[in-house]
Amino acid sequence: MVNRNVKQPPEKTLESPQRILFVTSEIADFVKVGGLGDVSSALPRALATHHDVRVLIPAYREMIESEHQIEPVGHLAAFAGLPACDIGKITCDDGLIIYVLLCPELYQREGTPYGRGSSGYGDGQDEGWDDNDIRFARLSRAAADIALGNAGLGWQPQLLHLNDWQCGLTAGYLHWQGASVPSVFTIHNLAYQGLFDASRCEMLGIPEEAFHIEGVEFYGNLSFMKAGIVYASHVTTVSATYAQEITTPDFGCGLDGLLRCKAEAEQLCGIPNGIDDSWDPRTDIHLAQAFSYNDWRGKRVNADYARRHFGLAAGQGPLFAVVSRLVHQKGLDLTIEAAKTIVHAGGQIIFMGSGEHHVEEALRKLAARFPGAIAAYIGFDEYQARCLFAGSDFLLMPSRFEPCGLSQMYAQRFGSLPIAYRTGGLADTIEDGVTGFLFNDMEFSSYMKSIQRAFTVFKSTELFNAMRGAAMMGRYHWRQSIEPYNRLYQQVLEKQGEKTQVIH
Ligand SMILES: Nc1ncnc2c1ncn2[C@@H]1O[C@H](COP(=O)(O)OP(=O)(O)O[C@H]2O[C@H](CO)[C@@H](O)[C@H](O)[C@H]2O)[C@@H](O)[C@H]1O
Repeated sequence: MVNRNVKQPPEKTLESPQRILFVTSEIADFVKVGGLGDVSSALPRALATHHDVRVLIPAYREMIESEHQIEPVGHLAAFAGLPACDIGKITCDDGLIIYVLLCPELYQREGTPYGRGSSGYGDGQDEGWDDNDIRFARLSRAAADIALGNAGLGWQPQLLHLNDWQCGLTAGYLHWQGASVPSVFTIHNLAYQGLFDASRCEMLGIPEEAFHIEGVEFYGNLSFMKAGIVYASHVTTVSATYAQEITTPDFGCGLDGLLRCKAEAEQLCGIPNGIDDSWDPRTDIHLAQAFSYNDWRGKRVNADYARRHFGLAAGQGPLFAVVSRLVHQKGLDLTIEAAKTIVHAGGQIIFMGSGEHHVEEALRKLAARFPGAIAAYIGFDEYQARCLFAGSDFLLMPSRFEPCGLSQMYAQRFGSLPIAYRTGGLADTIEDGVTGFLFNDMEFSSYMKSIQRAFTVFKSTELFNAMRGAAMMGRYHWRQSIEPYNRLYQQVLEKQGEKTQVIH
């Protein structure tokens, strides 16, 4: 059941530019584990057309080893059990300023931002680093200190834009100090909550009185995600449908009650992600051949390339792609079950992704069982991923839930029709029977029916071309998200201003 209290962002537009600190744990310019990295690279840049937006992120090994100059600009004192650290500044070629937290003992490691080869978002439920609570409390506290002018940067944001559990404590630190800097907290994936043992609170500088049901306590644990939801001025997520879904027990991951309260207070809304200009098959230099709407011969060159590159036999049947983190959310088990039928019907599948070992293993076995028809690339390669979107006819994406989803938008832009469960951002960005296929029940039979529909469409050149043409014309640019963010920032700042006036 969907909660009708979830309002869309306010209608008033923003008059003046603001100073915004965008706090994140990954950015595709240097390191990405999934969609958050893409968003952290694209959204601040899109917002920068109107605001002074700067990014704050830990200085991972990838930044230190990059060609970019890191200029020392600030220092942060130790806080509770969090070590002191320096702040460096990277100025990207396009002018984006990225502040990096220099704390080698916490951030310079072999692995992902979250763990040793982890494909999740490192919240203790996967192979995350043991000290992820310290690592991301350090990030959160740094953001709070920068907002309070305690970092020596000579720049102070008027508003903080926090992303996912890794930044959740920022809003708490500000609240516990009685500071009035407003914040927007964006949930990219509610399933990763940053849960840690309650005994860690003191080490992280969380006051004892905050550890209760209306604070950071979640079934006896400390929850970073809950801190963000409770203490931020406003909570957003990345599609309108997911914003409603998370207020229900089925999708709320135990936080639906709190999120319903937020919705009723008009402090929860959904603003969809977009994709940036680099996703254009007419200009993408990584493709085997650039192509545009209606140039199906050009697309065919990319299909031939993908087959060759990933070791499949030459073929005339439909080519299916999977580009995904290999985690339970993404429904890989359903696709593995469907694979045999797809191959027997004349289809081929290329999988690209990394994640849970048992899924990686199952894909390797599948590829060995169907040589020439199924390929499994375990790992991730941004450019080959683009070639896969460009070369495939269909993208298989039966996610059990999907806050927004970027892969289905990339696929559509490159003329590959997504086949997906009708949930979250997938429901909002795929038009069933027009730009892709949606199935209504999270069951194998329902998924198979949508795959069969795809085979049927593939046989009708006219219908197939009309659908992939429609998919390529979809408007998923970040520009559509900027106006709602602008309005939201304005509303949050105005509310904060009113509160401050009442206090004085
Ligand atoms: N093994 C791998 N390693 C590195 N990159 C990989 C990868 N597998 C896929 N990718 C890439 O990561 C991105 C995936 O983004 P998605 O938004 O589709 O899902 P993700 O679950 O990661 O993001 C979460 O955050 C985003 C951003 O808000 C939401 O859209 C989404 O619904 C939510 O689950 C794509 O650019 C894809 O090519």
